[in-house]
Amino acid sequence: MAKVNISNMLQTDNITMQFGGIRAVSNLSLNIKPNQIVGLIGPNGAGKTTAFNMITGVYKPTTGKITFNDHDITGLKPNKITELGIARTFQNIRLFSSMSVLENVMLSKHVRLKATPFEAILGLPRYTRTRKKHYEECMELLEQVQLADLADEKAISLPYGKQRRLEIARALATQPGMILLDEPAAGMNPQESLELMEFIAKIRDEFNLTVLMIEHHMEVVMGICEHILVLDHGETLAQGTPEEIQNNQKVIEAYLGAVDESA
Ligand SMILES: Nc1ncnc2c1ncn2[C@@H]1O[C@H](COP(=O)(O)OP(=O)(O)OP(=O)(O)O)[C@@H](O)[C@H]1O
Repeated sequence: MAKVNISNMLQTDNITMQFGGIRAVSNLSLNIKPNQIVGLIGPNGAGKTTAFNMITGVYKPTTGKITFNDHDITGLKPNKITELGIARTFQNIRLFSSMSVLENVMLSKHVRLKATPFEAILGLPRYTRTRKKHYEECMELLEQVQLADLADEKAISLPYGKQRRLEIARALATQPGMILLDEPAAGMNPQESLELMEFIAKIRDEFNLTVLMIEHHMEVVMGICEHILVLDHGETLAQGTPEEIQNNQKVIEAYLGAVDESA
């Protein structure tokens, strides 16, 4: 098995996910350095979401190893992986739609709350202090993602682009070192996609984040990612810089040509 390279924040060594007769991901090896923005692309059914599910603990890889910040996280439970600093968003927005914007973020940030349930029930001073700090930190986070003026609005009442941003804010509330974004630009028009790109670059810098994103909008992927990995039928077709990927004949034939036509 490959040696862990400590300059990598996330390293997957030949991870494979087998569902009965279907090999959804085959021997995926991905090395991501701190603060990089990395794109995971490929046609429908290529295995992208399955790769996310292995990294975030939804599935235990059939074989292979995943290392995050020197920890072997292979097969750990999702909540443990969140605690270690990996957060994610989903292809279909998952918010508590009838709760307010602020409540959505506060619930997510609970992962980092220091008070015990016992202190909370009795309303002990440490809990009261913790709750005040918790509220202030969540409001500050909403300021940073430009949603503070909507803090009391129900999540469902937000326009689509802002719901996406709230979902990212919920992920940020867990104080991750790395964030996995599953098709953040899905359903967005070109202007919204452009704003999203600027937003992702801004949060990467402000929150000192490493980003791994699945995306079909090629202008987003090519515009923001420093490294791209292309999956096809679970196999790694290519990896490299945006320029290398755009000029890779295998990728053009299997994927990029088709995407450009449908765009
Ligand atoms: N839980 C599961 N059980 C059985 N097969 C699965 C499971 N999850 C995914 N698959 C299969 O694995 C393959 C890869 O699916 P996956 O959702 O990872 O692809 P994807 O690249 O994310 O696709 P899309 O771009 O459409 O979201 C598909 O053939 C899919 O049907």
